[in-house]
Amino acid sequence: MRLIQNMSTIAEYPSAEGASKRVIKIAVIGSSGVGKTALVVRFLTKRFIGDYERNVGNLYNREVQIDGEQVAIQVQDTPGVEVNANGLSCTDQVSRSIQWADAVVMVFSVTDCRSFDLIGQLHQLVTRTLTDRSLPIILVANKADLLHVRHVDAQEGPLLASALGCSFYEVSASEDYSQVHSAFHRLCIDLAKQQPQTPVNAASSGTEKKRSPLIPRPKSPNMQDLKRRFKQVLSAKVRTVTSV
Ligand SMILES: Nc1nc2c(ncn2[C@@H]2O[C@H](COP(=O)(O)OP(=O)(O)OP(=O)(O)O)[C@@H](O)[C@H]2O)c(=O)[nH]1
Repeated sequence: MRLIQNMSTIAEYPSAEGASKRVIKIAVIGSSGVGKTALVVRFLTKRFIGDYERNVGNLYNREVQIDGEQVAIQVQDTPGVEVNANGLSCTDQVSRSIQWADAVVMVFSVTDCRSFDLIGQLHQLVTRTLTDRSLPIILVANKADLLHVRHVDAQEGPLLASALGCSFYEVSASEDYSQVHSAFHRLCIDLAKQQPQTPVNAASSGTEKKRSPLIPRPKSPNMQDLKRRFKQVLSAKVRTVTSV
C-alpha cells in the first residue's frame, strides 16, 4: 500500500482553547482486494487512487469537520482476511484492530461473492473479540460502478446488514466520493455524540489548572495596607483643601 503524502500523523490533538480534540478510531475489515484502502483514502483525502500494493495494516490520521467541530479521525486499514485450511487468516492482527477501535467498517465487493460470504464470519470475529462491550458496525458494499461484473445482488447486502443489526451503504470508491463520505461521516457523527470531550489540561498536560474567575485571588496584606494608607493621605489632603 502506498503512503499518502499529505496525511498527517498526529500523536496529540490539543486545541487552542486547551481542550483536547475528539479522537475517533475506526477499523476497516474485509477480504483482500475489496477496496478497503481505496475507501479509506477516498474518505480522508477525497481522492481515488486505483493502484495500491497489498495492505499489511496501516494507520491513517486526519482531522475532519464533524458538525462544525474539528475531530481527529484515526482509521486502521487491516490486511485482507481470507479463508484457508485453518479458518480465517490474519485474525490476530484484525482482532487487535477491533479491540482498539470505537467502530468497525466491514467491507465486501459486489463483484466478489466470497467477500460477501465472509461477512458473517467477520461479524462473529468482532463479537467474539469484544466480549465486554459492543460498538457501532457498518456494512459497506464497494465497487458498485462495476455493473457488468456484479455478482452480489443489490438486495443481499441490505438483508444481511439488517440480520446483523448494522447500517448498510452501497458505494463506489472510484466513482462517487459523496457515497463514501456519507457512510463514514454518519458513523463519525454517531461516535462523536457518544464520546465526551476531555479537557487536555486536566487529563494530560501536567500544567497547573487555570484558576476559576469566581474564586477571588487572595490579596497581599502589604498591598491592602498600602491602599488604606494611600486613601488616608488623599482624604487628609481633601480635608485640608476644603478647610482653606
Ligand atoms: N472499479 C472499482 N475499482 C475499485 C474500487 N475500489 C477499489 N477498486 C480497485 O480494487 C483494487 C483493490 O483495492 P484496494 O483498496 O487495494 O483493496 P484492499 O481491500 O485494500 O486490498 P488488500 O490490500 O489486498 O487488503 C484496486 O485495483 C482498486 O483500484 C471501486 O469502487 N471501483
